Amino acid sequence: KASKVQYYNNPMWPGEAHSLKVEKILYQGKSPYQEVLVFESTTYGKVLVLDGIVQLTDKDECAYQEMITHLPLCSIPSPKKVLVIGGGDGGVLREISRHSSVESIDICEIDQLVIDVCKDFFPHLSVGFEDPRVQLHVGDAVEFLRNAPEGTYDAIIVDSSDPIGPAQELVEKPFFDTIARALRPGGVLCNQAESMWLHTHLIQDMLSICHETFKGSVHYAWTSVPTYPSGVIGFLLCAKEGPPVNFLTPINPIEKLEGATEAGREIRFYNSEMHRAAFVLPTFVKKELEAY
Ligand SMILES: NCCCN[C@H]1CC[C@H](N)CC1
Repeated sequence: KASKVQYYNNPMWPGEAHSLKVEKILYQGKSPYQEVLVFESTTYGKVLVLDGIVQLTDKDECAYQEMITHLPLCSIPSPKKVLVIGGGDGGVLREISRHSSVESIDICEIDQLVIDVCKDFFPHLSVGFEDPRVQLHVGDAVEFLRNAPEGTYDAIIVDSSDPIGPAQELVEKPFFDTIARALRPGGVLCNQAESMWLHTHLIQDMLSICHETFKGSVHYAWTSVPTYPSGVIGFLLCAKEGPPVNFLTPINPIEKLEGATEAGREIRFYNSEMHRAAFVLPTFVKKELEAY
């Protein structure tokens, strides 16, 4: 009961709750940053919950992890150096490892407990940490990026939780400035960008910041994730000024990715048509975002 009341009061979705039946609690703990819960659900497999918010489920994690990774990486010719902010479950690392052009993958995750718990309960996500190209940095991403040399990365993926916990400062302008500085000219950012049904103002704020900070193209994309509030999640695709980037038409053929099964899993959601479709917006969203 108590957790339900707490959930209704989440400022990210006031008066709204999405519940899954708990068949069995597998892990419950608390890190210096957040409460961590893993449980077996009835039809979505295992579920990871941070501070009462569903982060991923076995059944639908592929949609989020594949789209947040392949939308940016399939938009530039040959990504070599990639940085992941957050993503401690390892799912984005698993997807990046499908790109043979990538030579090094930095990941900066603030919470070691998330990494440890996912290694125990979500091996098909934490398999991403086994890639020899991966360098793990446990700490604050703002600090990490401040120390990153200018023009280092071809792509930066911000796989963050909601901006009401440790991820609060990952939607503020100073953070985007450090991202822009760390990208090479024509480098790309893909940011988790919430729901077009629930977070118009947050998306408008992020769009304004990104148009100011990234002089290349900026686009909002979205996909279906049934266990996220409102059943969809958005992504903000930004290109730093330099060689032009066309996010709308993938240039890395999907065939190159599908064969890569060393990640331990076949691609289950992303394809070139879904890539193009992700940038097609409903009329109300176009109207709400066009001025930003
Ligand atoms: N790497 C797991 C996904 C983290 N992304 C967020 C989870 C919580 C959602 N409300 C928004 C996306």
